[in-house]
Amino acid sequence: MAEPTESDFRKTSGGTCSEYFTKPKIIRAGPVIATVIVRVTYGSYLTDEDDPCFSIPMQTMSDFSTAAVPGDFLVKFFPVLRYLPKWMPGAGFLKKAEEWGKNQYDSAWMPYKWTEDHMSIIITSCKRLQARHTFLVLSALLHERGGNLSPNEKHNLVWSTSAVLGGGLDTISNVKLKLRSTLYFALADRPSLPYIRALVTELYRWRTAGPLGIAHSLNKDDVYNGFVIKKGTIIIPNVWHMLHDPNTYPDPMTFNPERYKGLDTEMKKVTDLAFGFGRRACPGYHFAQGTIYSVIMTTLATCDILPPTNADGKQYIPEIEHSSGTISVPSHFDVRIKSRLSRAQELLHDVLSKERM
Ligand code: HEM
Repeated sequence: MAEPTESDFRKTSGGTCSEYFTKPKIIRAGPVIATVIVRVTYGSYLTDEDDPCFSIPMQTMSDFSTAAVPGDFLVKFFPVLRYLPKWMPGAGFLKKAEEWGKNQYDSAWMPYKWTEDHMSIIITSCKRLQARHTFLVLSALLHERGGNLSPNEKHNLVWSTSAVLGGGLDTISNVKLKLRSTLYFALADRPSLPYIRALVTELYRWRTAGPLGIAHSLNKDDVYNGFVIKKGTIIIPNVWHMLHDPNTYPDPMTFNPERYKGLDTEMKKVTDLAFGFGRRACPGYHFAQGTIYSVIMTTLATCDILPPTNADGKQYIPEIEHSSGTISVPSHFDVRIKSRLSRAQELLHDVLSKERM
């Protein structure tokens, strides 16, 4: 059997890159939508063959964020538009879809091909934990099978690891503490740190990573609050409102971990919304939680987080803006992070100098 091609992929995959996942109708509405959506997640080409982790451009994530907004491309609602000739005025989206689809295809296969060629190298140089994780998963599986995978197995592996990689890039960086560190605390401490659990929960609630979730469509008729909602109706969940309803979360724009009163049942109400619903809910939930907890616990245990200072040396609290789009990401803001322990300082310098190399 020949290696699957881009057009095979377009036939089989309607949505978020892995055919393991079932697809909502809105995303299945046509190959053009698929290519627009799939252009998305995981970056395009290698700029440096020896270090593929550097080559996963965040630009691609931001394009996903734009492309996945329901209603931004008319073709999502009128799939027949995909048959327009490319030269026709107004059909620029076809060119875009083609380009995005190709990028997506190439970038999904890139980690696999790179891993196949570099099986003997332990990947320690990857900047992003997500990227490192992906390459390690790929190499472990390839190693286990002695490099022998059927084309179909390869295809599945490529798209599912690529989904894991992309799913965690912008979402995790939304959680704002971007400090990377090798000094990870044991996650075993988590049960005894209710305030940290509340703090992380408040981060999810306060500036929701996916303010309008992901659009889905009903697979059967439903009734909600006396309204009949027909099968096929597109549903856009207003997660932002649910997490900022003043009746549930008084003074919703104030960052206040104490609002949960240390109750995990209350915190779960937030994560049940922030990570999506039903069978398409985020499969990276535990991975995300583990990563975010580790970074936050490590940072708090070793560093002071201080407001920036202005030209007069006075401290101020910066305004934090967020991008719009499917995934909302904070823009740059200043903060001072001072390590309290000399050992932590050494480790941080070590990590940062490696990253600059
Ligand atoms: C703070 C971190 C994260 C947040 C807030 C988040 C949130 C979400 C949300 C809201 C969805 C859409 C669910 C729906 O359709 O209703 C989703 C889907 C998804 N997430 Fe995450 N996510 C995070 C981290 C991750 C990580 C770390 C991974 C991978 C390791 C990941 C992988 C995925 C995948 C593959 C999907 C698509 C699932 C599908 O369509 O069936 N996510 N995520």
